[in-house]
Amino acid sequence: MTKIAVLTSGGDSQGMNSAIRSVVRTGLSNGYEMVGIKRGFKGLITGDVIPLGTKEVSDILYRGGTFLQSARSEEFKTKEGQEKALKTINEHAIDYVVVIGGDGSYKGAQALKKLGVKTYGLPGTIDNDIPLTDYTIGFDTTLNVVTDAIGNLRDTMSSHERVSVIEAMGRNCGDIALQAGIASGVDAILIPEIEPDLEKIAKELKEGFERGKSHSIVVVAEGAGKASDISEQLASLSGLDTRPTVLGHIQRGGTPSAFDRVFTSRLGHRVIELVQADTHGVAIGMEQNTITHHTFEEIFNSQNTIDDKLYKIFHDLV
Ligand SMILES: Nc1ncnc2c1ncn2[C@@H]1O[C@H](COP(=O)(O)OP(=O)(O)O)[C@@H](O)[C@H]1O
Ligand SMILES: O=P(O)(O)OC[C@H]1O[C@](O)(COP(=O)(O)O)[C@@H](O)[C@@H]1O
Repeated sequence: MTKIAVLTSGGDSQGMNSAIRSVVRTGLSNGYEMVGIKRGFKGLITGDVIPLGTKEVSDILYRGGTFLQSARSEEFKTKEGQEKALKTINEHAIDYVVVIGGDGSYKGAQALKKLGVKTYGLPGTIDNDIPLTDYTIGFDTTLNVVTDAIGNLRDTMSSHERVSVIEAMGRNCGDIALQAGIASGVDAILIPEIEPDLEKIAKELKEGFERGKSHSIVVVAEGAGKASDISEQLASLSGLDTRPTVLGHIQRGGTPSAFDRVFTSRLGHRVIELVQADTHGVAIGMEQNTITHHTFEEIFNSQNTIDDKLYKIFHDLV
């Protein structure tokens, strides 16, 4: 019987459980044997393989994190590590490996592909930094978490007439900061894709308070700088009372949004359709509300860019 393995790798993201459930349940419905690998590529090296039936994936649809657990494995980046992983795949007679993770994990999937393994990638990262997909798994949920957190900070900043400088995750991608910033109606957004003008921002913040504003919010994508540094610089340039907040890993938790649950159900379902067609070596995503797939090479050769229109919309709405 054809055997399909699923693993989650890199930073976890809300919706990974839902993606696993979709791959497993669709696979079982179509007569495939399903297994899970614990702790990503690390578990592939150590042979941590568990059988997955329909019961094993019940009650996980609405849970954040990943019940298969995730890890970053330096060993897997080496030839020796990859050969150990291949040994596990062969010993367990695994025919296909589904990797749910970010761009690093896609490189891992590509490495397996080069060893002759039939692989798939699902875009599991909150960062929304994977090319050729409009969304990544967990990004929508994270936007809601960050938007809620900004709302909480707004309350206390308003009471104390302060400027809140909030650091959002995203590695080198400004999407979380930009979209949560728009959703929260903040005063300034700093993203790595666009050089910030701190003097201009400080001047605008000062003018806002002079007009009678009781608070201001600045969102900084982690790739654009540290909240503590930006907060200090804005305080010294504007004379305003600023407070930095690093939202940190709180952004990766929480029950996945309805969007992320539906999105991941669609992605997982497509994996099995591709298995049936024996099309592999591809990453699956969504473009213009259509589920699409591209080879890993196409993904690596494409650039993830910030949505300039959204950035303009933000500026026109401030
Ligand atoms: N160039 C690579 N070759 C092989 N495996 C890789 C490579 N880059 C990353 N990986 C594997 O993928 C894991 C997850 O990658 P990482 O960049 O940490 O997270 P993400 O997948 O979320 O981007 C790494 O710990 C490593 O095991
Ligand atoms: O949890 P860690 O290992 O500290 O990593 C933090 C990083 O992981 C993320 O949350 C998600 O990134 P990846 O999905 O690429 O791993 C980044 O936004 C952040 O920079």
